[in-house]
Amino acid sequence: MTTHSTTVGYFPGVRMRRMRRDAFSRRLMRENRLSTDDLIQPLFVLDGEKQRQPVPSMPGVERLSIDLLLEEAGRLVELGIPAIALFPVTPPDLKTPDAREAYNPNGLAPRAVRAVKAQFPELGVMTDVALDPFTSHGQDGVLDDQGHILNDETVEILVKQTLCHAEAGVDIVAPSDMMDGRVGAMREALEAADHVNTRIMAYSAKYASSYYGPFRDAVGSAANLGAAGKQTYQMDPANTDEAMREVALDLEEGADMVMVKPAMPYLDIIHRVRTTFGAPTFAYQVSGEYAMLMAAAKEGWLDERACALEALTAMKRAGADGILTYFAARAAQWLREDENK
Ligand SMILES: NCC(=O)CCC(=O)O
Ligand SMILES: [Mg+2]
Repeated sequence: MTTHSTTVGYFPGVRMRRMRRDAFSRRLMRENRLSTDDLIQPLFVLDGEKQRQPVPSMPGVERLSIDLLLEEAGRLVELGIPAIALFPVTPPDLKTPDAREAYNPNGLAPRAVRAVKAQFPELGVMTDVALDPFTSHGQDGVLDDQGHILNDETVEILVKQTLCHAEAGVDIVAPSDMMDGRVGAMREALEAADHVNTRIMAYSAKYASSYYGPFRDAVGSAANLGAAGKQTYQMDPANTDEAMREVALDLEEGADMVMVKPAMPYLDIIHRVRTTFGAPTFAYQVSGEYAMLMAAAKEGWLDERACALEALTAMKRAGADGILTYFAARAAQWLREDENK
């Protein structure tokens, strides 16, 4: 029987700093690694041609018309980014209480999907399934007389939106609305319409977060929403077990991938989802997380590259298989530069 020396596991036999001393041994024991394969680039799409608008609260992010979106998509393919997520900026006159523009086959999202898939078939294209870019009141669902968001009526519209995007050739539909039962309804409709390979990435644990502000500026829904909140359908930031139930339901209903959103303030949720379910798990580093880093970087208070890569690596460490991030293109560029060093 072998017994270990009592000094094993103690200083000075154990010096944790030995392995950290040189780059080679730091590299050998590195447990998690961010790769370009992990990145999904969200993009804001505008109507018109040759339109490029910066988003003031998201430095480095621009809204693009479809012609310029295609140029950007080409750059992302060249960088090796596997997928993009498209967010249409709906002109105010097309927003209605019933969000009917959400399933217009000639709407901005399906047109953008068709254009990107025609030119870059290998690039994964994902669209949001939710009504907030299309409602005059900025909520993710249709309202009853008292202003409550109606669940089942909203799900019916989400199904129309899903089929509209699937017809356009989207690879992944991503319900971000947090209505109950929408994943099952979408999956059933996709199967029935022979879109059996359209993947669903469910925004399963989407929190009623205050970090979405810059995104609402970017898609122009902030003014519509006003002071109203989304607490009756998005989750309370105080909760964890509830997120587990949301994820379990979405997987049972046929989600291929689940998502936790936001990311950095919710690393514990990402970790618990990944370790509990073992399903493909995604994190959304949201607009407010991006804006915080960029604002501090602009002031010279933080190093943009170092902090962005650290944040993204932390999401991987927590268990994310992939990350939606406004840093995706820059991160891919930085990773490439590091490889070539
Ligand atoms: N459905 C997509 C989002 O709501 C994004 C939020 C953000 O980036 O703040
Ligand atoms: Mg749910």
